[in-house]
Amino acid sequence: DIFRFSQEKFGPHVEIVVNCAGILNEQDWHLCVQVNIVGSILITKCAIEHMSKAEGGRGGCVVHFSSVVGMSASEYSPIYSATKHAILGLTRSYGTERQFEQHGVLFNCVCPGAVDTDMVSKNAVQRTLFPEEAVSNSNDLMLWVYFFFSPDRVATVVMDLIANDEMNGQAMMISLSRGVEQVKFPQIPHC
Ligand SMILES: NC(=O)C1=CN([C@@H]2O[C@H](COP(=O)(O)OP(=O)(O)OC[C@H]3O[C@@H](n4cnc5c(N)ncnc54)[C@H](O)[C@@H]3O)[C@@H](O)[C@H]2O)C=CC1
Ligand SMILES: CCCCC/C=C\C=C\C(=O)C/C=C\C/C=C\CCCC(=O)O
Repeated sequence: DIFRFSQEKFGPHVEIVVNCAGILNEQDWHLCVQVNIVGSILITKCAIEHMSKAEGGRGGCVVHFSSVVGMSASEYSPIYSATKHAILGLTRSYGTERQFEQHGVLFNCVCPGAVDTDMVSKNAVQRTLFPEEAVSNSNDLMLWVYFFFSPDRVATVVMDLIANDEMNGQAMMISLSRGVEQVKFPQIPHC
């Protein structure tokens, strides 16, 4: 497992976890749910097990990967979008004060727009998000087809989150229209 590998290579105390693994697969949606949601829950559980101050760990931080479609509807990839909403919920709930008091681990996530990676090249070709007719019928969509963030830009935001020990339960959106922005959520009393 990845935690054991890290301990053997870098030493016993894991303090930073970046959970970037994810897939976009609307056809094999069970797999999409398994990798994106179940995978993120497993990483969260393992992180707490290894990092929790209550368990002899040093605390630390976890950065999950949601998406802009983890905060907004996606017409073309609803299952993927739902899994990214789940990752946002997981981040916010483990990033509450009560959880932090118990474990001493900070949880935040990034919500990027389209990033220039294999995921985009595969899905842009397959038109999972943008079927051929949608692309040819919309000037607005063409903007997305030709604009991608670099992975380095996203990595910089992840590094900033790791360096920040004040932020917990927060989402950093990286979007074409608004740049890098901390998402403001409505304040709803806890039930
Ligand atoms: N590329 C994009 O436009 C955007 C990507 N994201 C998210 O960023 C993250 C990274 O995606 P990309 O680099 O773009 O995709 P990618 O397809 O280029 O890379 C995904 C990585 O996840 C790994 N992975 C997949 N299933 C796994 C599993 N079961 N166990 C361990 N590793 C596994 C793959 O080996 C690969 O290295 C994902 O969570 C994705 O949902 C979020 C917003 C936009
Ligand atoms: C032409 C861009 C295709 C990108 C598809 C691949 C991966 C996307 C991963 C995401 O997490 C989504 C990121 C950005 C999507 C941009 C706009 C989505 C709006 C359209 C929609 O889904 O309804």
